[in-house]
Amino acid sequence: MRKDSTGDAAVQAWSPASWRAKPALQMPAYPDAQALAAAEAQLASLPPLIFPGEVSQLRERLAAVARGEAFLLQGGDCAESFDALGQASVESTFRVILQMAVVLTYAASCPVVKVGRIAGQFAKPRSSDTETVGGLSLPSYRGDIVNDSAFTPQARQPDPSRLVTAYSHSAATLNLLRALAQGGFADLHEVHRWTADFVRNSPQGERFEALADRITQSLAFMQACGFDAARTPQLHAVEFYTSHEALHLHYEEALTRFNERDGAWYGGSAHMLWLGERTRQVTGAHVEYLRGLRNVIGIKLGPTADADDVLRLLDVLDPDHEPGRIVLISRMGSDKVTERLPPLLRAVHAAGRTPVWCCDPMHGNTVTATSGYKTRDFARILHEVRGFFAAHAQEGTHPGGLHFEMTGEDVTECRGGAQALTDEGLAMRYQTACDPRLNGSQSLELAFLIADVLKAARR
Ligand SMILES: O=C[C@H](O)[C@H](O)COP(=O)(O)O
Ligand SMILES: C=C(OP(=O)(O)O)C(=O)O
Ligand SMILES: [Mn+2]
Repeated sequence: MRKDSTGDAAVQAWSPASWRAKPALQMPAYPDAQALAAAEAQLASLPPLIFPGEVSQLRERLAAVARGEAFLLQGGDCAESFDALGQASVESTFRVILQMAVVLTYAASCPVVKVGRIAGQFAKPRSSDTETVGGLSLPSYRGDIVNDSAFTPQARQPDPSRLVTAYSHSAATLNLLRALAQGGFADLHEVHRWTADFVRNSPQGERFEALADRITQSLAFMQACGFDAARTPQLHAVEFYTSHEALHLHYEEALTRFNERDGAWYGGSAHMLWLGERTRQVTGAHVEYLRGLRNVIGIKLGPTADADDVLRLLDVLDPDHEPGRIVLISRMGSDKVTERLPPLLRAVHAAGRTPVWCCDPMHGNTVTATSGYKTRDFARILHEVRGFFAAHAQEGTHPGGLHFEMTGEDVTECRGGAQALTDEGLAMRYQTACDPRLNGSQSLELAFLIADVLKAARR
């Protein structure tokens, strides 16, 4: 029996259900245990959404990121919504991720690994179990996989049938994503078509069009030199991977599958699953569940994470130091990143570990506007990204990637950027189911600003 990270306690046997013996925070309390069991049984009978070979491929790609040979871009909604099942929202987010990836590829001169917070990002941890409006207290909204955001007692009741709806929604979304990634939409020859109408005439829209012109000219030049684009699949399709927070363990367990070929267990709900800031207790249920899977594991690290926490998590979740296995996602806050991140980089490096380091500049920078909306300032988001790059430069480690809450749609949820969105403007199209997202224009603008940081870093 192997020893665990602390060196003294023996590692217990793992099974997809072994998390049930551990404290599980942030889980819904279902009033009807039989209905929950029925939903779990139904999920267990359905096919997984992803396949082991895709996970291995993502691990290879992320191993290259960890070596500094590629860059990770992860983004999507804070919380997907059952109401948004249509081509438009998925397509617009996918399109902006492609645009951001092109901008960053150009700047960093290296491949960008694209991972969506999509096709399964339905469960939300909350700061408070209840929400009170006008003297009435109801259970908090915990994502569409659990309950409905409407403020009524019925809507807020956890409903197990939502587990199956979340699966169907994820399957339909993933089907569309696979078609978009492989079916011609992502062809680099189509780069001019990726800009949404509302972005086209903005400064970043024009900057993107100029970049798209250069790409189109380069392709034409290479074709003229005899380079056969038709025989280069990388120009016609992209690899696109899915991820979400592995929060709802009943759902995740029901979709866990054993792969006979490599004798390993896989979470069947997404290629990459991450551990949230609120559920990363090393002795907790979420760590227990994730440690037994072969998927890529993300770990959110907020400002209270200390080096010991991180090293213990790595020992439990990646005992064999496997390349491409772990993505450490720091979300410190723009005012804390300079102080809190370097000690973690130093300790992880000193322990001989080379995870992918990724920056989520969203979750440490949430504030409440005077209008009452949860929002984030574009300038603080950018400031945290700069702090992340600076910390890595100082410690001699690789700044591997970025993680955004974003959408391709023209929403008004984050303040600032070239659009100079103000508190008053937030009400216009504030549509998020949970946290404020960068809109399509702000996302592209940020990509260009980060591209400048990357170019400076290369120099
Ligand atoms: O997405 C992250 C969390 O679920 C979210 O930030 C929690 O928000 P809350 O503080 O409003 O509960
Ligand atoms: C809940 C989230 O983040 P964190 O765990 O970092 O707060 C999230 O990514 O939506
Ligand atoms: Mn969020």
